[in-house]
Amino acid sequence: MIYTITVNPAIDYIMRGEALALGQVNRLKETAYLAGGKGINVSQILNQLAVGNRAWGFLGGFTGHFVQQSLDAKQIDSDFTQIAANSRINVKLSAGEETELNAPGPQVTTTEIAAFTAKFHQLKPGDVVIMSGSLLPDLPTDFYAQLIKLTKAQGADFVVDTTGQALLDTLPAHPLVIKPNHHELAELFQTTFANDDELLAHGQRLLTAGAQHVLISMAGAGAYLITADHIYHSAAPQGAVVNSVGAGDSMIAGFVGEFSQHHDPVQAFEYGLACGSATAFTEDIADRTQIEAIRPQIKITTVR
Ligand SMILES: Nc1ncnc2c1ncn2[C@@H]1O[C@H](COP(=O)(O)OP(=O)(O)OP(=O)(O)O)[C@@H](O)[C@H]1O
Ligand SMILES: O=P(O)(O)OC[C@@]1(O)O[C@H](CO)[C@@H](O)[C@@H]1O
Repeated sequence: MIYTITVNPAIDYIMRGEALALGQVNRLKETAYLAGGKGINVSQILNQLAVGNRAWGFLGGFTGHFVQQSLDAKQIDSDFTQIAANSRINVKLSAGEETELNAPGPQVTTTEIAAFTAKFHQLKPGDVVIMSGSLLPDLPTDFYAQLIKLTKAQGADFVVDTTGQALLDTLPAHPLVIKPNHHELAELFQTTFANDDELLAHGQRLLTAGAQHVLISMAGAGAYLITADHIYHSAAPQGAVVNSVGAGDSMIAGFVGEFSQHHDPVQAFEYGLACGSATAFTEDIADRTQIEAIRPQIKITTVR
């Protein structure tokens, strides 16, 4: 079973217009409300791939109620810890370019936190826990590190979608996969890459430091997968980007979902790319038909 963790879910309020003028009244053309949060997006893709998963995290108030209803309508198995405060609303503005306004998230009490962490005793060897997204302001900065300890104590695998020092800190515990994009990889080492060899050398260092697989995504420029034995590359599928929110989450979901079924990293890479791009090419998180339509476009080559 895969468990997705979204400690800070949101209603993603999508607003579309032609242009945005700061400091003025802007009348937008279209709006949509979507259940959001990185782990929830991962669960949506896993459901589309028919991979068993359950979504955990904190949900509260009228916004939490909306998110729960959306999950139920999509038949996403979930067991969120109820909190007294309202889950957040994130504004996703598409007006010429994409602008995201992400709220900090609600308050959470120590009792609510304890109810959430108690769930980790249910984990079993073979399970994978995918932890994604920002922490709530009341949670300690090492909260994911605490969850990793609980996960490992049960013999389960984990993935944390994070960046910077927080990502480096996870490596000694051997995450199943990490997925920095090429900008995040450069920031990790406070450098810039003159060419792909330099990029791959830095990706390789993350593998040496403990990651089981390193996925380096480069949006429309394709992606690399580094494993203990090989490095693989693929160009990105071609298509018109409609809403790239959730593309990275979808890539992780595709990779981990497929890997958990067949333990073939190349096949998992193919699904990661297909899911990431299918989501970039659609308004919401992609569905199975869109993912399968893109898969034949993906040509993976072995770099070495
Ligand atoms: N312009 C694009 N064309 C094709 N595929 C894309 C495009 N942008 C994103 N993707 C797909 O989504 C994957 C992840 O995108 P990206 O490298 O931007 O990750 P990310 O920065 O984690 O994404 P985000 O934060 O936007 O969710 C890519 O590897 C690719 O498969
Ligand atoms: O503020 P966080 O937790 O870092 O990111 C939250 C978020 O931007 O991530 C998802 C896209 O990846 C959206 O559904 C959601 O609004």
